[in-house]
Amino acid sequence: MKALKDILYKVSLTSTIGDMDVEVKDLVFDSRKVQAGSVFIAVRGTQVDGHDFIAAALEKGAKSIVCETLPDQLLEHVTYVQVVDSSRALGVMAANYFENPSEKMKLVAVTGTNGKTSTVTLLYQLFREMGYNVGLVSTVENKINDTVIPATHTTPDAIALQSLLKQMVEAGCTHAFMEASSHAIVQERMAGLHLAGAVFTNISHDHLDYHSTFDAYINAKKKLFDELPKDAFALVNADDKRALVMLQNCRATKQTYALKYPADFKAKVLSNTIEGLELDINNKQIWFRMIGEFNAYNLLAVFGVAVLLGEDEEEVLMQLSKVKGAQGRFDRISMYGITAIVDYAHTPDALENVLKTIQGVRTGGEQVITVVGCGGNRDRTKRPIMAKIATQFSDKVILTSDNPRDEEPMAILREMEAGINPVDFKKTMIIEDRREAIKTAGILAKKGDIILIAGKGHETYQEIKGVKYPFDDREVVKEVLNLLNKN
Ligand SMILES: CC(=O)N[C@H]1[C@@H](OP(=O)(O)OP(=O)(O)OC[C@H]2O[C@@H](n3ccc(=O)[nH]c3=O)[C@H](O)[C@@H]2O)O[C@H](CO)[C@@H](O)[C@@H]1O[C@H](C)C(=O)N[C@@H](C)C(=O)N[C@H](CCC(=O)O)C(=O)O
Ligand SMILES: Nc1ncnc2c1ncn2[C@@H]1O[C@H](COP(=O)(O)OP(=O)(O)OP(=O)(O)O)[C@@H](O)[C@H]1O
Ligand SMILES: N[C@H](CCC[C@H](N)C(=O)O)C(=O)O
Ligand SMILES: [Mg+2]
Repeated sequence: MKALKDILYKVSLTSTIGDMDVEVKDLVFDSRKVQAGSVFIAVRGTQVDGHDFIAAALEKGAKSIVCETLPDQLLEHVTYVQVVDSSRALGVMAANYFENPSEKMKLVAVTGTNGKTSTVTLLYQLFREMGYNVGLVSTVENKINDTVIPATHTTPDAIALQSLLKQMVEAGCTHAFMEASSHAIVQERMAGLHLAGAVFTNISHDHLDYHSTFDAYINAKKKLFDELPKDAFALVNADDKRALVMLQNCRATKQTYALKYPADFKAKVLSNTIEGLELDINNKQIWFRMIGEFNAYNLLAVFGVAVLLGEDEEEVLMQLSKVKGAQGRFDRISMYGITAIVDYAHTPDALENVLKTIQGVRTGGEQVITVVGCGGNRDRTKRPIMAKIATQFSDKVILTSDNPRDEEPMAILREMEAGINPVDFKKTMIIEDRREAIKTAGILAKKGDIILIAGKGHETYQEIKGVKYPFDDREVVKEVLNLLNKN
């Protein structure tokens, strides 16, 4: 039996009313999921205020309520716990409820605008190669050793996260690697975690719809480092100009990695081709299957984490050269002499990196044809910028739909188009239907050409007006090229 008072360990309380020994059957933050004996935690959200659902939760049988503001009318036989911050209380309570799984293994969180999934996936693969039982929490999928658990978020809500970590511990995982999205940090989905370390990859334009200002977005990432315990490490990319800001109020051991600036972990790119990367790390030359300078950063961060977790440098480099990277990140499909690259680049910075990487590995007069869109119900300000970048670094651009969600697809495309220089109009087309857009790229492509399909990477659906239709860029481009059967 779990008593309420035990689950509230380390939660900042304002007041309590009622029996603190009451049994907790489960923790719930959505009144619709309450069962008899649940504790309902009322959280203020972006759409509604969970406090408005306290009565509904009680009607469904909640025995205790955790909230910031007490309801006007208090019921007998119900325990009310008033807390300073409900979201934070939820995180800490979830950790206690699932018996603090993060304290039973080495958990490392990776934050940054780009490179989180890539870095945690590489870490997961590396530690599996080195023989450990490992957990993964990522945008693409969650994993407990080789068992895949579908992911709904980049960072799950506190209850889902702690429950997943507990299952990892039960499966014998000694290490786990997770993405920390800025939404999750602000919403305290990670409160109550014990981290062995955290990594900052970079910060650039994204999610300004949610965080409002770039400073608020930076502060969201910084909060992860402010809250690290003293015995953890904080590993930051010293080539990013916000790296030191991340460390300003950090108590953990501060470590840096960089290709350009002086750092604790340094690498040099010796060669960068369509086949892979050759890096010099600590005076050792290593060949990796991944492409592009940004992957040099990801690989170096992974090397740094492994060493900081106590692994042998030589062994790490040897095993690291075998890893493949994450799905939908620079996925290459070569057919009929045409190279299609499917990449999850959905921010201006990522798109520019991918296109510069492609420019860097071009060998001759081949064309680069880019198919790209921007998601609906997301940061609108990145739309014109991404379209402009696409035209700057491509010979032809087809603007198309990403996940329009609840927005009008053509309205998103018009906002993208507004960023394009008039001289580049002649190389740009707008084709709302993504399949048609990919098909058109296939028709335009000649032998040797490169088609970049950006924005959706591993996603296997396209969300239009609340419906998720099956759609996989990798499958569609294969179908299209087979259909065209280019000779
Ligand atoms: C904007 C955002 O992050 N929203 C997340 C947030 O929901 P919210 O704050 O809007 O919730 P709300 O609808 O206002 O409801 C407030 C509270 O009332 C409760 N409620 C509501 C209705 C009701 O009848 N009864 C009830 O109790 C809700 O359960 C909730 O506790 O908290 C929910 C529970 O944790 C999340 O599922 C939800 O993610 C939505 C679906 C989402 O799309 N989030 C995206 C933007 C996101 O989090 N993305 C990041 C990655 C971004 C990136 O780096 O690329 C991620 O980590 O996945
Ligand atoms: N270190 C990096 N720096 C800049 N761009 C990167 C880096 N690593 C990957 N990218 C690019 O950014 C895209 C997204 O990478 P990844 O999925 O690893 O990032 P993420 O931070 O997990 O994104 P999300 O916020 O959506 O979870 C990749 O498809 C690639 O184009
Ligand atoms: N984690 C990101 C993914 C964006 C992927 C892109 N395909 C889109 O749908 O906008 C988000 O939810 O903003
Ligand atoms: Mg991710």
